[in-house]
Amino acid sequence: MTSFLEYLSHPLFIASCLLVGVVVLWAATSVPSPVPSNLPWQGMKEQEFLGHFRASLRSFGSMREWLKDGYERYSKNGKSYIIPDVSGRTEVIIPPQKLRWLLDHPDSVSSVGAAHYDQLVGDYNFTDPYVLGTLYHEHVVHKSLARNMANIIPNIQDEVQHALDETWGKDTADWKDICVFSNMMEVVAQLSNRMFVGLPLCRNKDYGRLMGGFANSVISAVTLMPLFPAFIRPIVGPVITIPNQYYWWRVSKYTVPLIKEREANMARRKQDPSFKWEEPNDYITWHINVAEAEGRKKDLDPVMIARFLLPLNFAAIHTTVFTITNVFFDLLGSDPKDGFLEGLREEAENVWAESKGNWSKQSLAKLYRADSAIRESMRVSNFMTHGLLRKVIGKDGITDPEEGFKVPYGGYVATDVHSVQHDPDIYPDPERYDAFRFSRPIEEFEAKRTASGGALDPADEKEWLRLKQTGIVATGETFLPFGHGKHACPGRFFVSHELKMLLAYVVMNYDVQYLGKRPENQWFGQSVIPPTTATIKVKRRSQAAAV
Ligand code: HEM
Repeated sequence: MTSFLEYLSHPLFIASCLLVGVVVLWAATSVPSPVPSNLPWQGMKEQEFLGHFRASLRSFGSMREWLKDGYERYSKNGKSYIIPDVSGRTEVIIPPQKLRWLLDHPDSVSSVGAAHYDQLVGDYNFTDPYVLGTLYHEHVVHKSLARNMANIIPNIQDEVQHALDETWGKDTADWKDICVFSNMMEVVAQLSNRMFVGLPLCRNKDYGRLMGGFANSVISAVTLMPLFPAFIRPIVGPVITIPNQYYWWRVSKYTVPLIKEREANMARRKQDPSFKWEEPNDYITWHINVAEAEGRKKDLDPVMIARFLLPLNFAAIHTTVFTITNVFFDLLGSDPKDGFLEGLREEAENVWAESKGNWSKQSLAKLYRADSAIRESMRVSNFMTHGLLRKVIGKDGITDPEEGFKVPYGGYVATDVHSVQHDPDIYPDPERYDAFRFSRPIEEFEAKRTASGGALDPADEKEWLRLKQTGIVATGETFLPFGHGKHACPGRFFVSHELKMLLAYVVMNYDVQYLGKRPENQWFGQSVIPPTTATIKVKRRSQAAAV
């Protein structure tokens, strides 16, 4: 009897009971987010007991197959369908032709902010619900980043050199193994923070590690929260996000004093134009300027500005790390006979010499092959399979007159990015990484233009305009890694310059070995994650361009 009681009070038994209880509650209370009643479903089995719950769980392993089938059956024929997700969210997947319809709704009806708030657990993840509730950092980036791009290019060039020299080294004798994912976590955090907080903080390893830890805690909460039924989340949310609060507390020791000092210096400069101080061109300065011009008192509080740096780092770092990790593995996993690395090196060295060793918007725009190699990797190795997620917040819902469905208030709409970017009717041989897919026609066009002495007839002009729409930053119905429309990622202008400089630096200064076979990416529900432990072999070239 005693031993039975002991068994019942064993922590493992209690924990198992709690877990089973939570799962049962989740299953019993799990209801699909509101969806139109007249659209077909993917993944749901008719009359299945706890059907939505089980379909949500199945989506984790079946998303790839469901998307493929849904694209062939519905999207390719201009039709919409419904798909469950492991987060418990249920999405109406619209075909690419309907994106204009979705994007034409005002933000007060179909909202990207509300979708991200739910997806990223805005109530708890970013230390204060105000941060994702107002999204003031996004407003600042939209207003400031593109217009400051030309001026921050030299800073990023400097940071690329510093980060790669330090982590890849300058040894021209021996090959070095680099774990691409973890190295890029370090490098990209440094580059992004050169833009966010400037020198010297961007190079502070402890700060970089803390920001990385914060981002990982956000991902943990995003993964764990859907496991709990909605009514328990106010209790569980603050507990799960204790690590977020810890990282915030530590990171704020660096950022808050810096912001206070910046505000004081900017104020002093206003009072006294002779004050000798060089204003850093980074996010902190942009934020202060925009918030002052708009009279946003609360958003000028140094603690609040420091909080906004958290979602910015989150938005910038993992996305860019996944992207550049894929670029390396796609390039190095390609057939050496294609000569992609050598082609990139030839281009980078020519443009570098022409621009006398200083990158600018104009010279970076001439890196057609590098641009194409990155865009092609974003096409074939997209890590987000769904895109343009919107939450319907208009109380009357949104109605599609063509198919006659209505997504009710509280429903979600998205599109299948993966399948459209792998459609053979749009991209011939779609599973192949063809690094120069987009640059080849541009180079052919340039050659033709040179041969004709620069003269262009109207048809050529039109073709040139079309070709200009095939660069990294150009979004459209068939290229969606940055979204599309007015909420398309404003960071993409930075990313395109940053990654082109990084790739050019690598090919000009390092020999890198081809892999023979590309290590595979792994599907986890809606995400496709690049290899996180795979390594490459690099060696500093003795004829390096920058030393
Ligand atoms: C390769 C790297 C990146 C990828 C793939 C990426 C992708 C995306 C995507 C898919 C969206 C949502 C668009 C939509 O739903 O329509 C987005 C939004 C956003 N991204 Fe990025 N991003 C990247 C890097 C960055 C960087 C470096 C920054 C920082 C400056 C940034 C800042 C933002 C912001 C502020 C938004 C919200 C825009 C809005 O809702 O109006 N992103 N990004």
